[in-house]
Amino acid sequence: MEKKPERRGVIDTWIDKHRSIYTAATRHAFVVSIRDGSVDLSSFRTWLGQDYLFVRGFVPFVASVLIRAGKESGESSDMEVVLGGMASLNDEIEWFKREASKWDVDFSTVVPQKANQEYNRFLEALMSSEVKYSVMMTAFWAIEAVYQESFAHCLEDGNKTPLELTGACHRWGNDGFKQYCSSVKNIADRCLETASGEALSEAEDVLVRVLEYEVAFWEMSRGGE
Ligand SMILES: Cc1ncc(CN)c(N)n1
Repeated sequence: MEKKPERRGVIDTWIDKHRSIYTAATRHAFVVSIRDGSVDLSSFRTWLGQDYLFVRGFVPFVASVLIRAGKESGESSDMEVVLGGMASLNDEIEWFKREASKWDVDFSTVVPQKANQEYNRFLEALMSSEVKYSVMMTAFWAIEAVYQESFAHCLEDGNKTPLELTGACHRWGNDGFKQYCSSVKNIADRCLETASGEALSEAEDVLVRVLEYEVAFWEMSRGGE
């Protein structure tokens, strides 16, 4: 059966409008270096430690999205989608711990770098009850989508991704995660369809800021502060 083409929503128009920062976040030199096999393993270890800390801060954010989904999504199944994301974060944390012993990274000694701290502060601000549900959902989608697009790229045809890094790439680059990101995007687009002008402009701003934070996060892996 022929697949129905996905309808273009507000998010797609924003991706087009902010294409250069979107590409910077999803095709960063660190990710490209994984894909072409030239990755510096000390960068990978830095990313691993910093991302573990990031994920520990991301869990409360997703929990707050879950609470808002329960209150604000009406008949729709937003809660189930976000709950699925929570479950995959649980696996993610266990995966990070296994990788830490594989790569000899001691998480108890990892100190969050500036880019990580700033990203975490941004997430904390988004947890406020003042932040509109559509704005939170847009941020949530962007955060997950950057990892999905980046790591899927490392698995596309022609990749030279080192075997020992394919686990990380499959974690976010697999089809199930892609499907989950598409469900989050549909939720965000649905909320944005009926959002006020003010909410739309806040959501667009938050989307761009997430992309900027993601770029800074990759930069940190390469030794930037
Ligand atoms: C920085 C960052 N952004 C997104 C993800 C995907 N949950 C992550 N693990 N780390």
